[in-house]
Amino acid sequence: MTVIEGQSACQGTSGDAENATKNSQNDEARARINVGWMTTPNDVIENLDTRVVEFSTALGKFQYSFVGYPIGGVVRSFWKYSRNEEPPLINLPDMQLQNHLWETYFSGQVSSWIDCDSKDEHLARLSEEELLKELNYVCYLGLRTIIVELKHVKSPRLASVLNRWVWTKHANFTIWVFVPTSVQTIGGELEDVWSVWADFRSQCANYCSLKLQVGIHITSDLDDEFTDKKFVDRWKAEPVGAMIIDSDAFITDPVTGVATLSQPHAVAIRGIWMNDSIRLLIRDVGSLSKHSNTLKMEYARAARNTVKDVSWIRSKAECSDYPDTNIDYTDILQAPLQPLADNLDSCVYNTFEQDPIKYQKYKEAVELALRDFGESSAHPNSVVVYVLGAGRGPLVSACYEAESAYNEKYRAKKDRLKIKMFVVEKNTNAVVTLRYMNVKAWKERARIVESDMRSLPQKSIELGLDQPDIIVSELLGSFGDNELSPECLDGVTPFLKPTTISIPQKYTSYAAPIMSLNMYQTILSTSPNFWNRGICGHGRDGPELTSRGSFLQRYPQGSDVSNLDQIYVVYLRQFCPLALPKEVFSFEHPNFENVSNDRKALIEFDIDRPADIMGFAGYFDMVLYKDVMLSILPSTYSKGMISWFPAVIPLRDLLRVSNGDKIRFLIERKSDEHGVWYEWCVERQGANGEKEQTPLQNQNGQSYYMRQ
Ligand SMILES: C[S@@+](CC[C@H](N)C(=O)[O-])C[C@H]1O[C@@H](n2cnc3c(N)ncnc32)[C@H](O)[C@@H]1O
Repeated sequence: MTVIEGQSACQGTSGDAENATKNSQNDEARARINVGWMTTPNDVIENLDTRVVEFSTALGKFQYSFVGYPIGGVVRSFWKYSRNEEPPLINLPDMQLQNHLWETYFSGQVSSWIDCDSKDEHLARLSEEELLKELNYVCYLGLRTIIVELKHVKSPRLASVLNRWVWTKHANFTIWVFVPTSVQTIGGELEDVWSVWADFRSQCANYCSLKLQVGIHITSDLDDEFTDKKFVDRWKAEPVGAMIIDSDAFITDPVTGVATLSQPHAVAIRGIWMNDSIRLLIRDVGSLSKHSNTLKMEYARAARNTVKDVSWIRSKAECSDYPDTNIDYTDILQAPLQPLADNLDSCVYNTFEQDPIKYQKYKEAVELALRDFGESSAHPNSVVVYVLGAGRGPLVSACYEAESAYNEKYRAKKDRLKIKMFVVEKNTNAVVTLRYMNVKAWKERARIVESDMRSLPQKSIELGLDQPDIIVSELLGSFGDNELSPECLDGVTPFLKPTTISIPQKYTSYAAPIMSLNMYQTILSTSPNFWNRGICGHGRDGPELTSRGSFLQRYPQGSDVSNLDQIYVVYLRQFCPLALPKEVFSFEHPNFENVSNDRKALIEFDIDRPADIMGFAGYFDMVLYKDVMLSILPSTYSKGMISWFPAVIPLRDLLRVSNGDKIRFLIERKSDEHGVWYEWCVERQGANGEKEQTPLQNQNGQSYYMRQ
């Protein structure tokens, strides 16, 4: 048997006609979903450790695409520990397979007797030493993944060995740390399996989830946390790399021989399945499959069948909210725009303008406002409309469309209501487009005013501008006021009539606590590379000229802290919301009373499960006019709208919470003459009344400052 044959065998060939038919039906799922076979003592035949090609070839025939195999060989792995004996040496010769075949088809199992946290100190010590040998051998073989099964609820010594390893070695493999679906299996009672994993990864300082992942071992017993969706959803916030399914979780029809997973097991697996890169491993816990190759094949088929459509169904559901959104945006951090401080480019405006919902809703709102104006005004044939912050002009077009729709419905031909249009924009580049649009699309009916809207009260005197009846603007970010809409619109207020209608009339931000290890790690790892160190960050201080003549953005608080003290925009996918969003700040326009835009909110959430809070998802909704609304809140989402993804407001560290805790999110909106910033922290109150407070973030706008 050559290695080349081994490779083709691992990919699988059908044995007989019946199998060939089944295989063809499952070809597509087979290519996409990797199912492996976990080697157990049942598989041991003579000299298996030097016959792995034969072993994997046979598994390939039964539709397995990889194999979990002991790192040191089966003789060593299934050795029975005895204080008076040395464990068998590692003896899995590399020459049996070409290197790339080890990488692709083999996942290394740590020897089953290794137990670094055993109460037997001799075994614990021996295990620490021998585990290191196995980790070294994994590197030698070039395996890409290893399987470590937790044997206890708390495994500090195992964590310590792995933690030192992952942080200090150049290792090119991923560790799957397996936890079982019943905590009793590892000697626990009241503990929660998710907490067992979360404690373990915390002991590894939450190491990068490309290299340290959780595996779920699906045993025949499922604790409640694997059947209740609320608890299961937490795994969406964790890096699940693999699942082991015990053979006794399958039900086999005695007549047809067809295997399926029991309903609760299938539901749990589907609930955890985030994407098709998760690997499945079947473990024979009886000895049935030893004698029945058909059954072996059935397990692989049934496992694939269980998950093959989950990702597709999920992405279809997501697409119904964001129909034209490129899925590549998921979980990617974006810096919130600052259209007041920066000039947006044509491409960004073009992206805004693809939104099929936003401008339609503005058109409806303007039409409704025209109707109210038409009924109440003393001069009902002319209405002065200002579009403030017009960009390339889509809201101007929406206003003209609203004018036509209103006249069509409510006015006779000779009695048309005409908009006298003023278009205000401070981005001198976008003004080029506005002038062009005025000629090409608006029949030169609009007057383009290149100006910061806050100068309008002054400019109106110089230029003799009419006072507005309606002002239309869209200056909102993912967290509502974070593009400084309140400051911009307040700047216009002295120029308004007491009757001026503002579209929008009101907007409100919301926040909900979320879990997401991925988001936390992604934020931590976004420090700029050498050449980008002079690019202006979002903090209060700008870049400085260094002695070598280059520029450098300094972060007095350190770049890790600075990364976590920012607000981001993210199309969130690998996350779990822990409560429904609650209101944070509201703003109403026109703000004739000149109410301050500084705000302070204390929002309390009840926690109903153990979790690690990484921060808050931020949303907003806005009342454009009367009942015409736009919203990015999940419960009232304006379906099809693509202009805004949620905001993410991180905490500096993951905050562990328990069922029955209360958390209080304290967030302040502060300002000075140059800009606006948020400061935030969280107080956790445990069920027994004990309190802890997280550090105050972004103090004085050090890391995230919105210039005005
Ligand atoms: C979010 S964009 C919206 C553009 C356009 N109205 C649309 O809906 O596609 C906000 C626009 O307001 C402009 N803007 C922001 N603050 C402004 C200010 N104080 N005065 C004038 N224009 C401003 C920006 O340059 C940008 O073009």
